[in-house]
Amino acid sequence: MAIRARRKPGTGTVIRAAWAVSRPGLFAAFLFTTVFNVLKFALPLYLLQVLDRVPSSRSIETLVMLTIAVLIAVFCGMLLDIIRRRMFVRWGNWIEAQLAPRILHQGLAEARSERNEDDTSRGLDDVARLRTFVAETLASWMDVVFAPLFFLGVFLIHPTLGWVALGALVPLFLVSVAADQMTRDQRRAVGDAGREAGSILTSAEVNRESVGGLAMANTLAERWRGVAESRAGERNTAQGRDVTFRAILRTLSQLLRIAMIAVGVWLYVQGSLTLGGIFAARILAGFGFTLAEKALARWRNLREALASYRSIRKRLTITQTSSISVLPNLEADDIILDGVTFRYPNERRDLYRRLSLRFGPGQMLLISGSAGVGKSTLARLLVGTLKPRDGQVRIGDMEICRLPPELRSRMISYLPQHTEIFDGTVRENIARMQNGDLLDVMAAARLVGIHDLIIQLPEGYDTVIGPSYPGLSGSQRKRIAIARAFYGRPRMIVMDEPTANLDRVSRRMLDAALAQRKAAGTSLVITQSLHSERSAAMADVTLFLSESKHEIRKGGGGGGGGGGEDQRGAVRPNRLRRIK
Ligand SMILES: Nc1ncnc2c1ncn2[C@@H]1O[C@H](COP(=O)(O)OP(=O)(O)OP(=O)(O)O)[C@@H](O)[C@H]1O
Repeated sequence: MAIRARRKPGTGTVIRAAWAVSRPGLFAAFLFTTVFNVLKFALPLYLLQVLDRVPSSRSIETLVMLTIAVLIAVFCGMLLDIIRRRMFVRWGNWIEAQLAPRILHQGLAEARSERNEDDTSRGLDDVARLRTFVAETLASWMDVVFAPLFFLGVFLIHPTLGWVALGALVPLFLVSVAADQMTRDQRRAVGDAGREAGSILTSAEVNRESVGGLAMANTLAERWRGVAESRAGERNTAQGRDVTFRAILRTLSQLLRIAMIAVGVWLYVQGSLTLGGIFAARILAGFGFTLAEKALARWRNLREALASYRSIRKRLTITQTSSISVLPNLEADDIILDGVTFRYPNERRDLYRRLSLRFGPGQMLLISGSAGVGKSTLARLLVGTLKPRDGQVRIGDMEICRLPPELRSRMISYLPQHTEIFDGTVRENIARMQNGDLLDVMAAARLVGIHDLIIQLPEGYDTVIGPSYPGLSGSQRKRIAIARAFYGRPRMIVMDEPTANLDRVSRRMLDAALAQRKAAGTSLVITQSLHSERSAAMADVTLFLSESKHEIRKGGGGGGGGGGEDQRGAVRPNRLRRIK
């Protein structure tokens, strides 16, 4: 019976831990915000006192004392504002530092069939949006909580002025909602065009060599310009409307100030308000109105930040790294394909149906077949980056795709069909981007015969290479990638077309390395589209994939000298193969 890895029960732990750590800081920031907003009352109070008391008492001493007090309050307010905003900036960066690596790790480690390709970058965008919101706008949103306090202040000075100030919020609200509605579609279209143009640029950069070699730069630049300009009309409309609405909002704010003065003076003439009261009420109403205006203008911003937060929480909750309750000894277990059915999302055809086979430690599975029959896909199923639609790919009783990523990377190594060199030193590239033990790195390099080449590089194993490093040929890059697959003595090595792009000497070295690992008990999986005598001679099980049927043979199979005896005959898709 298969032991399945189970999900961690404490879902959302990362988010919860982040909240727990952040709580004291958030509380302090809120406290500072409260004091900052209360200090804003200093100016209206100052006006009330100065305009109503000083002229009648003619006391310069009172004026000086009041002025000193209000200046102290203003400076304290400024200090608190700086402190809390810096706290939010640091908090935003801290949030990003906590969440981004987890999202990246999860996105890269996860089975590719579960998520689409750009899902990880969308997750990172969510984190960046959350960071920007916290660092740049959260302080203003906390201030909004205090807007009612300022309107209350106006009511306390005179209820009629309070109603005037509140009444101004109605057109403010209507104009802001109209601005949002009337620019939404255009903004979305402009955003889509920006992303499309960005992806043209990214793919051109990634395929720089083809772009240069095939003189495609002009065509791609034209396409980029075409996409970027395709939404110029919408952008003009959106920006034009934006400018108009902003002018209307500015005018509304001026109208409020005029109304406050006019009504205030009328109340003054009636004898129910003092001169100081007029100015104090006008300033308080201005504070409240500005906060409401900011809240409405940044409403979208808040909505997007909340959506990003929810998406991050869901992502980190659903796919917390799997854990397993028992870790059996997997060294002596067979690798088993048990009734595996697979098809890519959005495809109508199964690539394999109920495919079953097994091979043990020190044995080699050769996957053979023409282009496009599913050799690479089966290699990805074997390393666990893809999940079968039905059935299981196991090592003993453990489903490979459910192994915790750290354990999986220790036990299984993989050479993909397309050679990948990462930005980093040769040593890091061989040690899977870790600071691996140099002796192990050198052992892997020696095994595939590239040690002599590496020590001739400018900095030997510490030479920084990358996808565009000019000092390595295609074959040399491939051998570094092969050394990476051999590094660390994995339990199973899966190589997708390892001999492609290799010269004869390198092929011989690879064969010798494979034979050595095989003798040491490593399970090997090799895919090939062209028949190779050497691989066939080494294979213990051969799987011939084709469009119509799959055939499994013991040994290297026929087709020119592998000499394998037919083990199970043809396996047509749809027929269940029993596994003992
Ligand atoms: N990510 C994907 N989404 C949808 N279909 C895919 C994906 N990757 C591969 N395919 C399709 O699955 C089929 C098998 O592809 P795969 O790369 O496994 O074949 P292969 O035998 O390794 O081919 P080759 O020898 O040319 O590398 C092909 O028809 C391919 O178009």
